[in-house]
Amino acid sequence: MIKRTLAEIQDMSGGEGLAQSFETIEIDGISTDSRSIRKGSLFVPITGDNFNGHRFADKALAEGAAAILWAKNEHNPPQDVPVIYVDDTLAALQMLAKTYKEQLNVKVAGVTGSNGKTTTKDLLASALSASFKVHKTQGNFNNHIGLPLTLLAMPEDTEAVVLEMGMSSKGEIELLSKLARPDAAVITNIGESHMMDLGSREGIAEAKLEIAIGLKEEGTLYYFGDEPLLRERVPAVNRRTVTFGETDRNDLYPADFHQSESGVEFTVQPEGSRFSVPVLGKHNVWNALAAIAVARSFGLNDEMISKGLENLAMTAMRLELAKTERGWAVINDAYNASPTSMKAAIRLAEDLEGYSRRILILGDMLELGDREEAFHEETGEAITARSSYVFTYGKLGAFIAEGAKKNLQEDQIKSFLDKEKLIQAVKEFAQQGDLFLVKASRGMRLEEVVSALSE
Ligand SMILES: CC(=O)N[C@H]1[C@@H](OP(=O)(O)OP(=O)(O)OC[C@H]2O[C@@H](n3ccc(=O)[nH]c3=O)[C@H](O)[C@@H]2O)O[C@H](CO)[C@@H](O)[C@@H]1O[C@H](C)C(=O)N[C@@H](C)C(=O)N[C@H](CCC(=O)N[C@@H](CCC[C@@H](N)C(=O)O)C(=O)O)C(=O)O
Ligand SMILES: Nc1ncnc2c1ncn2[C@@H]1O[C@H](COP(=O)(O)OP(=O)(O)OP(=O)(O)O)[C@@H](O)[C@H]1O
Ligand SMILES: C[C@@H](N)C(=O)N[C@H](C)C(=O)O
Repeated sequence: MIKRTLAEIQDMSGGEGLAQSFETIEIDGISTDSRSIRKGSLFVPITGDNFNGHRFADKALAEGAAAILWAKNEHNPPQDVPVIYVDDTLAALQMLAKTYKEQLNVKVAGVTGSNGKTTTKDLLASALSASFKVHKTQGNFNNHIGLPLTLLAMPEDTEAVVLEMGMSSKGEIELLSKLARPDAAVITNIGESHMMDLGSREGIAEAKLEIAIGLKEEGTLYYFGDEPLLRERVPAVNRRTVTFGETDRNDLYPADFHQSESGVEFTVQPEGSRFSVPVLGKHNVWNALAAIAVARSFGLNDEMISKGLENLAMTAMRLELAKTERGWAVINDAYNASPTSMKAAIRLAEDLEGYSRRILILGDMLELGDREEAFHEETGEAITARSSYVFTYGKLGAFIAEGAKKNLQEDQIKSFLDKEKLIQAVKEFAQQGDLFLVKASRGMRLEEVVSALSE
Protein backbone atom coordinates (compact mmCIF):
# COMPACT_ATOMS: atom_id res chain seq x y z
CA MET A 1 0.00 0.00 0.00
CA ILE A 2 1.40 3.39 -0.96
CA LYS A 3 2.98 5.34 1.89
CA ARG A 4 4.29 8.78 0.90
CA THR A 5 4.43 12.33 2.32
CA LEU A 6 1.86 14.77 1.01
CA ALA A 7 4.64 16.74 -0.68
CA GLU A 8 5.53 13.57 -2.61
CA ILE A 9 1.85 12.84 -3.36
CA GLN A 10 1.42 16.36 -4.73
CA ASP A 11 4.39 15.87 -7.06
CA MET A 12 3.34 12.33 -8.09
CA SER A 13 -0.28 13.31 -8.83
CA GLY A 14 0.43 16.60 -10.66
CA GLY A 15 -1.41 18.47 -7.94
CA GLU A 16 -0.87 21.89 -6.33
CA GLY A 17 -1.95 24.16 -3.49
CA LEU A 18 -0.96 22.02 -0.51
CA ALA A 19 -0.31 24.19 2.53
CA GLN A 20 3.38 24.00 3.45
CA SER A 21 2.57 23.06 7.04
CA PHE A 22 1.05 19.78 5.82
CA GLU A 23 3.87 18.72 3.47
CA THR A 24 5.51 16.24 5.85
CA ILE A 25 2.30 14.41 6.73
CA GLU A 26 2.56 10.81 5.48
CA ILE A 27 -0.51 9.07 4.06
CA ASP A 28 -1.03 5.32 4.37
CA GLY A 29 -3.01 4.00 1.41
CA ILE A 30 -5.87 5.32 -0.72
CA SER A 31 -9.61 5.46 -0.04
CA THR A 32 -12.30 6.30 -2.58
CA ASP A 33 -15.37 5.51 -0.47
CA SER A 34 -16.34 7.41 2.68
CA ARG A 35 -18.25 4.29 3.75
CA SER A 36 -15.01 2.36 4.12
CA ILE A 37 -12.14 4.70 4.97
CA ARG A 38 -8.65 3.37 5.73
CA LYS A 39 -7.32 5.38 8.67
CA GLY A 40 -4.52 7.70 7.63
CA SER A 41 -5.34 7.31 3.93
CA LEU A 42 -5.61 9.85 1.11
CA PHE A 43 -9.29 10.22 0.16
CA VAL A 44 -9.79 10.51 -3.61
CA PRO A 45 -13.35 11.65 -4.43
CA ILE A 46 -14.60 10.32 -7.76
CA THR A 47 -17.69 11.46 -9.65
CA GLY A 48 -19.62 8.31 -10.49
CA ASP A 49 -22.98 7.30 -11.95
CA ASN A 50 -24.84 7.87 -8.71
CA PHE A 51 -22.76 10.19 -6.54
CA ASN A 52 -20.13 12.93 -6.59
CA GLY A 53 -17.50 11.74 -4.14
CA HIS A 54 -16.60 15.34 -3.27
CA ARG A 55 -19.83 15.55 -1.30
CA PHE A 56 -18.43 13.01 1.14
CA ALA A 57 -15.11 14.70 1.86
CA ASP A 58 -16.04 15.87 5.35
CA LYS A 59 -17.30 12.39 6.24
CA ALA A 60 -14.14 10.81 4.86
CA LEU A 61 -11.98 13.12 6.96
CA ALA A 62 -14.14 12.47 10.03
CA GLU A 63 -13.75 8.74 9.42
CA GLY A 64 -9.96 9.03 9.54
CA ALA A 65 -8.72 10.09 6.11
CA ALA A 66 -5.49 12.08 6.57
CA ALA A 67 -5.79 14.21 3.44
CA ILE A 68 -7.87 14.68 0.31
CA LEU A 69 -7.51 15.34 -3.39
CA TRP A 70 -9.93 18.02 -4.65
CA ALA A 71 -10.93 18.90 -8.19
CA LYS A 72 -10.30 22.60 -8.81
CA ASN A 73 -13.75 23.09 -10.38
CA GLU A 74 -15.54 21.75 -7.30
CA HIS A 75 -16.91 24.40 -4.91
CA ASN A 76 -16.46 24.56 -1.12
CA PRO A 77 -13.28 22.57 -0.53
CA PRO A 78 -12.74 21.58 3.11
CA GLN A 79 -10.87 24.27 5.07
CA ASP A 80 -7.90 23.96 7.45
CA VAL A 81 -7.21 20.36 6.46
CA PRO A 82 -4.61 18.90 4.05
CA VAL A 83 -6.02 19.38 0.53
CA ILE A 84 -4.20 18.87 -2.78
CA TYR A 85 -5.90 20.49 -5.77
CA VAL A 86 -5.96 18.68 -9.13
CA ASP A 87 -7.70 19.20 -12.46
CA ASP A 88 -9.39 15.81 -12.38
CA THR A 89 -9.35 13.45 -9.38
CA LEU A 90 -9.62 10.24 -11.46
CA ALA A 91 -6.78 11.31 -13.76
CA ALA A 92 -4.74 12.22 -10.68
CA LEU A 93 -5.44 8.79 -9.16
CA GLN A 94 -4.24 7.16 -12.38
CA MET A 95 -1.09 9.32 -12.51
CA LEU A 96 -0.36 8.54 -8.85
CA ALA A 97 -0.65 4.81 -9.61
CA LYS A 98 1.57 5.04 -12.68
CA THR A 99 4.28 6.96 -10.82
CA TYR A 100 4.15 4.66 -7.80
CA LYS A 101 4.56 1.61 -10.04
CA GLU A 102 7.54 3.20 -11.75
CA GLN A 103 9.13 3.94 -8.37
CA LEU A 104 8.75 0.30 -7.29
CA ASN A 105 10.27 -0.87 -10.57
CA VAL A 106 8.15 -4.07 -10.60
CA LYS A 107 7.73 -6.55 -13.44
CA VAL A 108 4.24 -6.17 -14.88
CA ALA A 109 1.92 -8.71 -16.50
CA GLY A 110 -1.38 -7.53 -17.95
CA VAL A 111 -4.18 -9.98 -18.73
CA THR A 112 -7.19 -9.32 -20.91
CA GLY A 113 -9.58 -11.33 -23.04
CA SER A 114 -13.29 -12.08 -23.22
CA ASN A 115 -13.11 -15.00 -20.80
CA GLY A 116 -10.50 -16.16 -18.34
CA LYS A 117 -8.91 -12.87 -17.27
CA THR A 118 -9.49 -13.45 -13.56
CA THR A 119 -8.58 -17.14 -13.74
CA THR A 120 -5.42 -16.52 -15.75
CA LYS A 121 -4.44 -13.67 -13.43
CA ASP A 122 -4.81 -16.01 -10.46
CA LEU A 123 -2.92 -18.82 -12.24
CA LEU A 124 -0.06 -16.52 -13.21
CA ALA A 125 0.20 -14.94 -9.76
CA SER A 126 0.39 -18.42 -8.21
CA ALA A 127 2.97 -19.57 -10.75
CA LEU A 128 5.17 -16.53 -10.12
CA SER A 129 4.83 -16.81 -6.33
CA ALA A 130 7.54 -19.50 -6.28
CA SER A 131 10.13 -16.88 -7.16
CA PHE A 132 8.65 -13.40 -6.78
CA LYS A 133 6.83 -11.35 -4.15
CA VAL A 134 3.66 -11.00 -6.20
CA HIS A 135 0.75 -8.57 -6.00
CA LYS A 136 -2.38 -9.15 -8.09
CA THR A 137 -5.78 -7.71 -8.88
CA GLN A 138 -8.22 -8.48 -6.08
CA GLY A 139 -11.66 -9.66 -7.08
CA ASN A 140 -12.64 -8.05 -10.36
CA PHE A 141 -10.99 -4.65 -9.88
CA ASN A 142 -10.06 -4.46 -13.56
CA ASN A 143 -11.18 -1.10 -14.95
CA HIS A 144 -9.96 2.51 -15.09
CA ILE A 145 -10.49 2.82 -11.33
CA GLY A 146 -9.82 -0.72 -10.17
CA LEU A 147 -6.47 -1.10 -11.92
CA PRO A 148 -4.97 2.11 -10.46
CA LEU A 149 -6.25 1.11 -7.01
CA THR A 150 -4.59 -2.29 -7.49
CA LEU A 151 -1.24 -0.63 -8.27
CA LEU A 152 -1.57 1.75 -5.32
CA ALA A 153 -2.26 -1.21 -3.03
CA MET A 154 1.12 -2.79 -3.88
CA PRO A 155 3.39 -3.25 -0.86
CA GLU A 156 6.69 -1.36 -1.24
CA ASP A 157 8.64 -4.64 -1.65
CA THR A 158 6.49 -6.02 -4.49
CA GLU A 159 8.59 -7.60 -7.25
CA ALA A 160 5.89 -8.55 -9.76
CA VAL A 161 2.33 -7.41 -10.29
CA VAL A 162 -0.37 -9.26 -12.27
CA LEU A 163 -3.10 -6.95 -13.49
CA GLU A 164 -6.50 -7.88 -14.88
CA MET A 165 -7.51 -5.46 -17.63
CA GLY A 166 -11.24 -5.32 -18.31
CA MET A 167 -13.19 -3.38 -20.88
CA SER A 168 -16.58 -2.93 -22.45
CA SER A 169 -15.72 -0.27 -25.02
CA LYS A 170 -12.89 0.63 -27.40
CA GLY A 171 -10.08 2.64 -25.84
CA GLU A 172 -10.41 1.27 -22.32
CA ILE A 173 -7.68 -1.34 -22.64
CA GLU A 174 -5.40 1.21 -24.30
CA LEU A 175 -5.71 3.47 -21.25
CA LEU A 176 -4.94 0.60 -18.86
CA SER A 177 -2.02 -0.64 -20.96
CA LYS A 178 -0.44 2.83 -21.19
CA LEU A 179 -0.85 3.23 -17.44
CA ALA A 180 0.61 -0.16 -16.51
CA ARG A 181 3.26 -0.50 -19.27
CA PRO A 182 3.34 -4.32 -19.07
CA ASP A 183 6.42 -6.48 -19.71
CA ALA A 184 4.03 -9.31 -20.64
CA ALA A 185 0.56 -8.89 -22.13
CA VAL A 186 -1.90 -11.80 -22.35
CA ILE A 187 -5.04 -12.13 -24.46
CA THR A 188 -6.90 -15.22 -23.23
CA ASN A 189 -9.49 -15.49 -26.00
CA ILE A 190 -12.04 -13.64 -28.08
CA GLY A 191 -15.61 -14.50 -27.15
CA GLU A 192 -18.80 -12.46 -27.15
CA SER A 193 -18.62 -10.59 -23.82
CA HIS A 194 -19.77 -6.96 -24.03
CA MET A 195 -20.66 -7.47 -27.71
CA MET A 196 -23.37 -4.82 -27.17
CA ASP A 197 -20.73 -2.07 -27.10
CA LEU A 198 -18.14 -3.62 -29.40
CA GLY A 199 -20.58 -4.62 -32.14
CA SER A 200 -18.80 -7.73 -33.39
CA ARG A 201 -16.14 -10.28 -32.46
CA GLU A 202 -13.83 -8.37 -34.81
CA GLY A 203 -14.46 -5.28 -32.70
CA ILE A 204 -13.76 -7.24 -29.53
CA ALA A 205 -10.47 -8.54 -30.98
CA GLU A 206 -9.37 -5.03 -31.95
CA ALA A 207 -10.20 -3.74 -28.49
CA LYS A 208 -8.32 -6.54 -26.76
CA LEU A 209 -5.26 -5.95 -28.96
CA GLU A 210 -5.04 -2.45 -27.47
CA ILE A 211 -3.16 -4.19 -24.66
CA ALA A 212 -0.10 -4.15 -26.95
CA ILE A 213 -0.14 -0.34 -27.19
CA GLY A 214 1.44 0.10 -23.77
CA LEU A 215 3.49 -3.12 -23.94
CA LYS A 216 7.17 -2.32 -23.44
CA GLU A 217 9.38 -2.38 -26.56
CA GLU A 218 11.13 -5.50 -25.26
CA GLY A 219 7.85 -6.96 -24.00
CA THR A 220 5.98 -10.00 -25.29
CA LEU A 221 2.36 -10.50 -26.37
CA TYR A 222 0.94 -13.91 -25.41
CA TYR A 223 -2.30 -14.81 -27.16
CA PHE A 224 -4.71 -17.68 -27.85
CA GLY A 225 -3.25 -18.79 -31.16
CA ASP A 226 -6.27 -20.81 -32.27
CA GLU A 227 -8.25 -17.58 -32.69
CA PRO A 228 -8.04 -16.42 -36.34
CA LEU A 229 -9.19 -12.91 -35.38
CA LEU A 230 -6.03 -12.56 -33.32
CA ARG A 231 -3.60 -14.38 -35.62
CA GLU A 232 -4.54 -12.21 -38.58
CA ARG A 233 -4.15 -8.94 -36.60
CA VAL A 234 -1.05 -9.67 -34.50
CA PRO A 235 1.55 -8.99 -37.22
CA ALA A 236 0.60 -5.31 -37.01
CA VAL A 237 1.45 -5.28 -33.32
CA ASN A 238 5.21 -5.31 -33.96
CA ARG A 239 6.15 -7.06 -30.73
CA ARG A 240 7.56 -10.47 -29.85
CA THR A 241 4.68 -12.94 -29.61
CA VAL A 242 4.07 -16.35 -28.02
CA THR A 243 0.98 -18.41 -28.78
CA PHE A 244 -0.84 -20.92 -26.61
CA GLY A 245 -3.90 -23.03 -27.37
CA GLU A 246 -5.31 -26.44 -28.24
CA THR A 247 -3.54 -27.16 -31.52
CA ASP A 248 0.09 -27.92 -32.26
CA ARG A 249 0.40 -24.77 -34.38
CA ASN A 250 0.88 -22.97 -31.05
CA ASP A 251 4.16 -22.40 -29.23
CA LEU A 252 2.58 -24.11 -26.20
CA TYR A 253 -0.14 -26.73 -26.52
CA PRO A 254 -1.41 -29.53 -24.27
CA ALA A 255 -1.32 -33.31 -24.48
CA ASP A 256 -2.51 -36.21 -22.31
CA PHE A 257 -5.28 -34.14 -20.69
CA HIS A 258 -6.95 -35.68 -17.67
CA GLN A 259 -9.69 -34.12 -15.54
CA SER A 260 -10.98 -35.04 -12.11
CA GLU A 261 -12.92 -33.15 -9.48
CA SER A 262 -9.64 -32.00 -7.96
CA GLY A 263 -8.40 -30.39 -11.14
CA VAL A 264 -6.68 -30.96 -14.45
CA GLU A 265 -3.47 -32.71 -15.45
CA PHE A 266 -1.75 -32.15 -18.76
CA THR A 267 1.57 -32.22 -20.54
CA VAL A 268 2.91 -28.98 -22.02
CA GLN A 269 4.21 -29.57 -25.51
CA PRO A 270 6.66 -29.44 -27.16
CA GLU A 271 8.82 -29.59 -24.01
CA GLY A 272 6.86 -32.46 -22.47
CA SER A 273 6.58 -31.08 -18.91
CA ARG A 274 3.67 -32.51 -16.88
CA PHE A 275 1.51 -30.17 -14.76
CA SER A 276 -1.30 -30.70 -12.27
CA VAL A 277 -3.48 -27.64 -11.57
CA PRO A 278 -6.39 -27.44 -9.08
CA VAL A 279 -8.83 -25.89 -11.56
CA LEU A 280 -11.70 -27.38 -13.55
CA GLY A 281 -12.35 -27.29 -17.28
CA LYS A 282 -10.28 -28.00 -20.39
CA HIS A 283 -10.48 -24.31 -21.29
CA ASN A 284 -8.56 -23.57 -18.11
CA VAL A 285 -5.69 -25.64 -19.49
CA TRP A 286 -5.27 -22.92 -22.10
CA ASN A 287 -5.26 -20.29 -19.37
CA ALA A 288 -2.67 -22.35 -17.49
CA LEU A 289 -0.53 -22.53 -20.65
CA ALA A 290 -0.59 -18.73 -20.83
CA ALA A 291 0.50 -18.51 -17.19
CA ILE A 292 3.27 -21.06 -17.75
CA ALA A 293 4.54 -19.17 -20.82
CA VAL A 294 4.72 -15.84 -18.97
CA ALA A 295 6.27 -17.36 -15.85
CA ARG A 296 8.97 -19.00 -18.01
CA SER A 297 9.72 -15.60 -19.59
CA PHE A 298 10.04 -14.13 -16.08
CA GLY A 299 12.83 -16.66 -15.47
CA LEU A 300 11.10 -19.51 -13.61
CA ASN A 301 11.76 -23.15 -14.56
CA ASP A 302 8.90 -25.63 -14.91
CA GLU A 303 9.54 -27.18 -11.50
CA MET A 304 9.12 -23.80 -9.80
CA ILE A 305 6.04 -23.00 -11.89
CA SER A 306 4.45 -26.36 -11.08
CA LYS A 307 5.06 -25.82 -7.37
CA GLY A 308 3.51 -22.38 -7.54
CA LEU A 309 0.45 -23.63 -9.44
CA GLU A 310 -0.22 -26.28 -6.79
CA ASN A 311 -0.98 -23.38 -4.42
CA LEU A 312 -3.46 -21.75 -6.79
CA ALA A 313 -5.71 -19.21 -5.02
CA MET A 314 -8.73 -18.90 -7.29
CA THR A 315 -11.14 -15.99 -7.09
CA ALA A 316 -14.61 -17.17 -6.02
CA MET A 317 -17.54 -18.07 -8.25
CA ARG A 318 -15.45 -19.32 -11.15
CA LEU A 319 -16.25 -23.05 -11.62
CA GLU A 320 -16.16 -23.54 -7.86
CA LEU A 321 -17.20 -27.17 -7.11
CA ALA A 322 -18.59 -27.85 -3.63
CA LYS A 323 -20.17 -30.97 -2.11
CA THR A 324 -23.15 -30.21 0.16
CA GLU A 325 -24.11 -31.97 3.39
CA ARG A 326 -27.36 -33.03 1.71
CA GLY A 327 -25.48 -35.28 -0.74
CA TRP A 328 -25.49 -33.23 -3.92
CA ALA A 329 -22.69 -31.17 -5.52
CA VAL A 330 -22.85 -27.61 -6.85
CA ILE A 331 -20.61 -25.96 -9.43
CA ASN A 332 -20.79 -22.24 -8.63
CA ASP A 333 -19.92 -20.49 -11.87
CA ALA A 334 -22.22 -17.57 -11.15
CA TYR A 335 -19.83 -14.60 -11.39
CA ASN A 336 -20.61 -13.92 -15.04
CA ALA A 337 -21.52 -15.57 -18.32
CA SER A 338 -21.26 -15.34 -22.07
CA PRO A 339 -22.05 -17.99 -24.69
CA THR A 340 -18.40 -19.12 -24.83
CA SER A 341 -18.05 -19.47 -21.07
CA MET A 342 -21.50 -21.01 -20.60
CA LYS A 343 -20.82 -23.68 -23.25
CA ALA A 344 -17.49 -24.42 -21.58
CA ALA A 345 -19.22 -24.81 -18.22
CA ILE A 346 -21.90 -27.09 -19.70
CA ARG A 347 -19.17 -29.21 -21.27
CA LEU A 348 -17.47 -29.53 -17.89
CA ALA A 349 -20.68 -30.48 -16.08
CA GLU A 350 -21.42 -33.10 -18.72
CA ASP A 351 -17.88 -34.48 -18.54
CA LEU A 352 -17.72 -34.97 -14.75
CA GLU A 353 -18.49 -38.58 -13.81
CA GLY A 354 -20.02 -40.07 -10.67
CA TYR A 355 -23.34 -38.25 -10.51
CA SER A 356 -26.85 -39.69 -10.93
CA ARG A 357 -28.27 -36.53 -12.48
CA ARG A 358 -26.73 -33.37 -14.01
CA ILE A 359 -28.97 -30.34 -13.53
CA LEU A 360 -28.10 -27.07 -15.28
CA ILE A 361 -29.40 -23.82 -13.76
CA LEU A 362 -28.71 -21.19 -16.41
CA GLY A 363 -29.72 -17.54 -16.50
CA ASP A 364 -29.57 -14.55 -18.78
CA MET A 365 -26.29 -13.53 -20.41
CA LEU A 366 -26.21 -9.73 -20.60
CA GLU A 367 -24.65 -7.08 -22.84
CA LEU A 368 -24.69 -9.31 -25.93
CA GLY A 369 -26.34 -6.82 -28.29
CA ASP A 370 -28.83 -7.45 -31.09
CA ARG A 371 -28.21 -11.20 -31.43
CA GLU A 372 -28.79 -11.90 -27.73
CA GLU A 373 -31.79 -14.19 -28.29
CA ALA A 374 -29.96 -16.22 -30.94
CA PHE A 375 -26.90 -16.45 -28.68
CA HIS A 376 -29.06 -17.90 -25.89
CA GLU A 377 -30.80 -20.38 -28.17
CA GLU A 378 -27.47 -21.55 -29.64
CA THR A 379 -26.17 -22.01 -26.09
CA GLY A 380 -29.21 -24.17 -25.29
CA GLU A 381 -28.54 -26.27 -28.36
CA ALA A 382 -25.10 -27.09 -26.95
CA ILE A 383 -26.76 -28.98 -24.08
CA THR A 384 -26.57 -32.70 -24.81
CA ALA A 385 -28.51 -35.67 -23.47
CA ARG A 386 -25.76 -36.12 -20.85
CA SER A 387 -27.55 -33.34 -18.96
CA SER A 388 -30.62 -34.56 -17.08
CA TYR A 389 -32.53 -31.33 -16.58
CA VAL A 390 -32.26 -27.63 -17.40
CA PHE A 391 -33.78 -24.90 -15.22
CA THR A 392 -33.57 -21.50 -16.91
CA TYR A 393 -33.99 -18.10 -15.25
CA GLY A 394 -34.83 -14.80 -16.92
CA LYS A 395 -36.39 -13.64 -20.18
CA LEU A 396 -33.32 -14.55 -22.19
CA GLY A 397 -32.99 -17.79 -20.28
CA ALA A 398 -36.20 -18.88 -21.95
CA PHE A 399 -34.29 -18.93 -25.24
CA ILE A 400 -31.74 -21.30 -23.69
CA ALA A 401 -34.73 -23.51 -22.86
CA GLU A 402 -35.89 -23.31 -26.48
CA GLY A 403 -32.49 -24.40 -27.74
CA ALA A 404 -32.30 -27.20 -25.16
CA LYS A 405 -35.27 -28.88 -26.87
CA LYS A 406 -32.83 -29.94 -29.58
CA ASN A 407 -31.49 -32.75 -27.38
CA LEU A 408 -33.78 -32.90 -24.33
CA GLN A 409 -37.46 -33.76 -23.83
CA GLU A 410 -39.77 -30.93 -22.79
CA ASP A 411 -40.32 -32.48 -19.35
CA GLN A 412 -36.57 -32.12 -18.74
CA ILE A 413 -36.73 -28.36 -19.23
CA LYS A 414 -38.23 -25.79 -16.83
CA SER A 415 -38.20 -22.00 -17.27
CA PHE A 416 -38.62 -19.36 -14.56
CA LEU A 417 -38.96 -15.58 -14.46
CA ASP A 418 -39.25 -15.39 -10.67
CA LYS A 419 -36.07 -16.19 -8.72
CA GLU A 420 -37.90 -17.19 -5.54
CA LYS A 421 -40.01 -19.70 -7.47
CA LEU A 422 -36.85 -21.00 -9.15
CA ILE A 423 -35.16 -21.44 -5.79
CA GLN A 424 -38.20 -23.20 -4.32
CA ALA A 425 -38.44 -25.57 -7.27
CA VAL A 426 -34.73 -26.38 -7.18
CA LYS A 427 -34.75 -27.08 -3.43
CA GLU A 428 -37.72 -29.41 -3.84
CA PHE A 429 -36.10 -31.12 -6.82
CA ALA A 430 -32.62 -31.74 -5.45
CA GLN A 431 -31.68 -35.24 -4.36
CA GLN A 432 -28.60 -37.19 -3.32
CA GLY A 433 -26.20 -37.79 -6.14
CA ASP A 434 -27.14 -34.69 -8.13
CA LEU A 435 -24.64 -32.34 -9.78
CA PHE A 436 -25.85 -28.76 -10.23
CA LEU A 437 -24.24 -26.16 -12.49
CA VAL A 438 -25.24 -22.56 -11.69
CA LYS A 439 -24.31 -19.88 -14.23
CA ALA A 440 -25.53 -16.50 -15.49
CA SER A 441 -24.36 -12.92 -15.90
CA ARG A 442 -23.36 -10.89 -12.85
CA GLY A 443 -26.57 -8.93 -13.02
CA MET A 444 -28.68 -12.06 -12.42
CA ARG A 445 -27.09 -12.72 -9.00
CA LEU A 446 -27.55 -16.49 -9.25
CA GLU A 447 -25.28 -16.94 -6.22
CA GLU A 448 -28.59 -16.76 -4.34
CA VAL A 449 -29.48 -20.14 -5.87
CA VAL A 450 -26.09 -21.52 -4.87
CA SER A 451 -26.70 -20.36 -1.30
CA ALA A 452 -30.14 -21.99 -1.25
CA LEU A 453 -28.69 -25.27 -2.53
CA SER A 454 -25.88 -25.13 0.02
CA GLU A 455 -28.06 -24.54 3.11
C1 LIG B 1 -16.63 4.91 -8.84
C2 LIG B 1 -16.78 3.79 -7.85
O1 LIG B 1 -15.81 3.28 -7.33
N1 LIG B 1 -18.05 3.41 -7.56
C3 LIG B 1 -18.29 2.36 -6.60
C4 LIG B 1 -19.43 2.79 -5.68
O2 LIG B 1 -20.57 2.96 -6.48
P1 LIG B 1 -21.74 3.98 -6.00
O3 LIG B 1 -22.86 3.84 -6.96
O4 LIG B 1 -22.00 3.85 -4.55
O5 LIG B 1 -21.08 5.37 -6.19
P2 LIG B 1 -20.72 6.15 -7.51
O6 LIG B 1 -19.91 5.31 -8.40
O7 LIG B 1 -21.84 6.91 -8.12
O8 LIG B 1 -19.91 7.19 -6.66
C5 LIG B 1 -18.80 7.95 -6.99
C6 LIG B 1 -17.88 7.92 -5.78
O9 LIG B 1 -18.53 8.36 -4.60
C7 LIG B 1 -18.14 7.51 -3.55
N2 LIG B 1 -19.12 7.49 -2.48
C8 LIG B 1 -20.41 7.18 -2.75
C9 LIG B 1 -21.33 7.14 -1.73
C10 LIG B 1 -20.93 7.43 -0.40
O10 LIG B 1 -21.71 7.43 0.57
N3 LIG B 1 -19.61 7.74 -0.19
C11 LIG B 1 -18.69 7.77 -1.20
O11 LIG B 1 -17.50 8.06 -0.96
C12 LIG B 1 -17.99 6.15 -4.22
O12 LIG B 1 -17.18 5.29 -3.47
C13 LIG B 1 -17.38 6.51 -5.53
O13 LIG B 1 -15.97 6.56 -5.42
O14 LIG B 1 -19.69 1.76 -4.74
C14 LIG B 1 -20.08 0.53 -5.32
C15 LIG B 1 -20.37 -0.43 -4.18
O15 LIG B 1 -19.21 -0.59 -3.41
C16 LIG B 1 -18.96 0.00 -6.25
O16 LIG B 1 -19.34 -1.20 -6.87
C17 LIG B 1 -18.67 1.04 -7.31
O17 LIG B 1 -17.55 0.58 -8.07
C18 LIG B 1 -17.61 0.80 -9.49
C19 LIG B 1 -18.60 -0.17 -10.13
C20 LIG B 1 -16.27 0.58 -10.07
O18 LIG B 1 -16.05 0.77 -11.26
N4 LIG B 1 -15.34 0.10 -9.21
C21 LIG B 1 -14.01 -0.25 -9.68
C22 LIG B 1 -13.05 -0.10 -8.51
C23 LIG B 1 -13.95 -1.69 -10.23
O19 LIG B 1 -12.93 -2.12 -10.80
N5 LIG B 1 -15.05 -2.43 -10.02
C24 LIG B 1 -15.12 -3.87 -10.40
C25 LIG B 1 -15.96 -4.12 -11.65
C26 LIG B 1 -15.28 -3.56 -12.87
C27 LIG B 1 -16.04 -4.03 -14.09
O20 LIG B 1 -17.25 -4.07 -14.11
N6 LIG B 1 -15.30 -4.39 -15.14
C28 LIG B 1 -15.90 -4.86 -16.39
C29 LIG B 1 -15.01 -4.41 -17.53
C30 LIG B 1 -14.77 -2.94 -17.52
C31 LIG B 1 -16.03 -2.23 -17.97
C32 LIG B 1 -15.82 -0.70 -17.88
N7 LIG B 1 -16.44 -0.06 -19.01
C33 LIG B 1 -16.45 -0.18 -16.58
O21 LIG B 1 -17.22 0.74 -16.65
O22 LIG B 1 -16.15 -0.77 -15.53
C34 LIG B 1 -15.99 -6.37 -16.41
O23 LIG B 1 -16.77 -6.88 -17.26
O24 LIG B 1 -15.27 -7.05 -15.64
C35 LIG B 1 -15.78 -4.59 -9.28
O25 LIG B 1 -16.58 -3.94 -8.59
O26 LIG B 1 -15.54 -5.79 -9.14
N1 LIG C 1 -10.69 -19.68 -22.44
C1 LIG C 1 -11.95 -19.79 -21.98
N2 LIG C 1 -12.94 -20.21 -22.80
C2 LIG C 1 -14.21 -20.31 -22.32
N3 LIG C 1 -14.58 -20.01 -21.05
C3 LIG C 1 -13.62 -19.58 -20.22
C4 LIG C 1 -12.26 -19.46 -20.63
N4 LIG C 1 -11.54 -19.03 -19.55
C5 LIG C 1 -12.40 -18.91 -18.53
N5 LIG C 1 -13.64 -19.24 -18.93
C6 LIG C 1 -14.89 -19.18 -18.13
O1 LIG C 1 -15.31 -17.82 -18.11
C7 LIG C 1 -15.97 -17.52 -16.86
C8 LIG C 1 -15.33 -16.32 -16.20
O2 LIG C 1 -13.99 -16.67 -15.88
P1 LIG C 1 -13.07 -15.45 -15.39
O3 LIG C 1 -13.76 -14.71 -14.30
O4 LIG C 1 -11.72 -15.98 -15.18
O5 LIG C 1 -13.11 -14.57 -16.71
P2 LIG C 1 -12.99 -12.97 -16.79
O6 LIG C 1 -12.51 -12.69 -18.16
O7 LIG C 1 -12.21 -12.44 -15.67
O8 LIG C 1 -14.50 -12.47 -16.61
P3 LIG C 1 -14.89 -10.90 -16.36
O9 LIG C 1 -14.87 -10.27 -17.70
O10 LIG C 1 -16.24 -10.93 -15.76
O11 LIG C 1 -13.89 -10.34 -15.41
C9 LIG C 1 -15.86 -18.80 -16.05
O12 LIG C 1 -17.04 -19.54 -16.27
C10 LIG C 1 -14.70 -19.53 -16.69
O13 LIG C 1 -14.80 -20.92 -16.50
C1 LIG D 1 -18.93 -7.47 -14.10
C2 LIG D 1 -19.63 -7.01 -15.32
N1 LIG D 1 -18.96 -5.91 -15.95
C3 LIG D 1 -19.75 -8.14 -16.31
O1 LIG D 1 -18.94 -9.02 -16.38
N2 LIG D 1 -20.82 -8.11 -17.10
C4 LIG D 1 -21.12 -9.24 -17.97
C5 LIG D 1 -22.21 -8.86 -18.87
C6 LIG D 1 -21.52 -10.45 -17.16
O2 LIG D 1 -21.84 -10.28 -15.98
O3 LIG D 1 -21.55 -11.53 -17.76
